[in-house]
Amino acid sequence: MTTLGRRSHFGNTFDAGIWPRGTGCTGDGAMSVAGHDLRTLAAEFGTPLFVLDHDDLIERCGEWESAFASVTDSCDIYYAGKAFLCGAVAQWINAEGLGLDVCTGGELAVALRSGFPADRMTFHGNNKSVGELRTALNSGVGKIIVDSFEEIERVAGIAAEIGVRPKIMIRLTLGVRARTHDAIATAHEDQKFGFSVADGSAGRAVEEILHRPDLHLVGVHTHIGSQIFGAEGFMLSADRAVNFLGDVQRAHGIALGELNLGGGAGIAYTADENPLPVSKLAGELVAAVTSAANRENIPMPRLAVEPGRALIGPSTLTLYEVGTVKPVTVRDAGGSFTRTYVSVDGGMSDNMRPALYGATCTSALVSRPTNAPDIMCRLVGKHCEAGDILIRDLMLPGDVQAGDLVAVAATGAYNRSMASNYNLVPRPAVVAVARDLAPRLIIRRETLDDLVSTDMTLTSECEVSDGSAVRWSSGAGPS
Ligand SMILES: Cc1ncc(COP(=O)(O)O)c(C=O)c1O
Ligand SMILES: N[C@@H](CCCC[NH3+])C(=O)O
Repeated sequence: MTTLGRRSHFGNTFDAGIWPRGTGCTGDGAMSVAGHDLRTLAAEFGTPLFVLDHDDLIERCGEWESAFASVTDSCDIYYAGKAFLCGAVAQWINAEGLGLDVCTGGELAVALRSGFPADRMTFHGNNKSVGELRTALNSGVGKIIVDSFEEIERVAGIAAEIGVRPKIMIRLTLGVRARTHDAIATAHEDQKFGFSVADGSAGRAVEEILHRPDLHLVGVHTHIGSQIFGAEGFMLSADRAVNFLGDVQRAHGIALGELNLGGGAGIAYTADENPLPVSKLAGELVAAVTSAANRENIPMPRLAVEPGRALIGPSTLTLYEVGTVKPVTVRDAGGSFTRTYVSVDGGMSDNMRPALYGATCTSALVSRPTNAPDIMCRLVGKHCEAGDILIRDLMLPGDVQAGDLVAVAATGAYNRSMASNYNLVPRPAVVAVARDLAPRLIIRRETLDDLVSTDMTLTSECEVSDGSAVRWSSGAGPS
């Protein structure tokens, strides 16, 4: 893409399906999303800034719905809120008719406050507290996915106490090792989630639940991990889960009617990553479950899937301002070369995936065109960690300088939702954009007041230390 003889730095990456679908180029060579110039968004809302392309998210929801609807008439799509949840996203997902998977009291509270119907939610988590479970049961959450024997006992106790009979699913561990980073693979034996089928825990969980009149066992759940490209792991897991349903039917004479296959579909963070089209994934999953159900001689269960990243990840980019550009001479066995460290005004606090998983992503200069030849850069944040690296090796135009805007693509999932206040930085704002509409701030930027609001010495309601050396000034100790 060229402008007045100069090229935009990002035009050649549009086709790779990495940037939000509404991404375009302004007349003078800057990046826009849904017609909104990123320079204008940066000026109005500040940086770092998450820019969410609303229509991209909604289109992907529709694609998942129609992909599954075209191969089965009994599949529910739950958006996995852990990827990114706020009031606006919950309302949009609700309006699309999807369900919602929540896994903490916090996610549940945001969803309930947004008006999301509790009966279209599933509640996950390997250590839900009594308080969280009580809120879930009191508000009528659709299904509780139990993950431990303690939890079965807790849910049964709370259900009896408040007089409800919640629908229960059992999270299975099926010995499937997903091909992804170890920290986000979740169905092999040696990790914290689920009841193992192999060691008999899952079978005992079925018995435990069936013996409790306060609980209504409706099915099983599997989730093999996240950022997975092939269908094989999902199919193997589906096959084993159906085998387990067959075992339950043979042992107890009951057909559990629901099978939730979890989330995990991968997205492209770089041009060489090729996610499975959802139409293919849907076809293969439904075929695998159908043939396994026939083999086990059980009725075809109602299916559910829980995509998080695949729906929201590609919809969003993070916009940063460059603060410093520092060429560093690197000496190694082969001689020496220059690596240019480009520091931006965020970093591992708004995107911890590179530091946590060695994840990589795509970035570009988005505020102006240039003809400068690319140079080898490292995109780094502003935190006090040498490992605060957003992109280890990337090419940026050789004239990149302080004040330029760079964007990092595909940051909609597990970026703002995993953001921290490390080094006491305020967490960034999220602005949603759509064509022909004014930008909508859906999460405001945190302020310094937000940061001190939990600090009991600095809040205005509290006594401010007089600086004396005593441990603190008053208050009687234990008598
Ligand atoms: C139970 C469950 N469902 C769904 C998801 C969503 O995963 P993803 O965002 O990879 O689709 C996760 C996260 O891995 C999960 O733990
Ligand atoms: N946080 C992980 C995914 C975990 C999914 C939740 N079980 C990531 O960024 O890839």
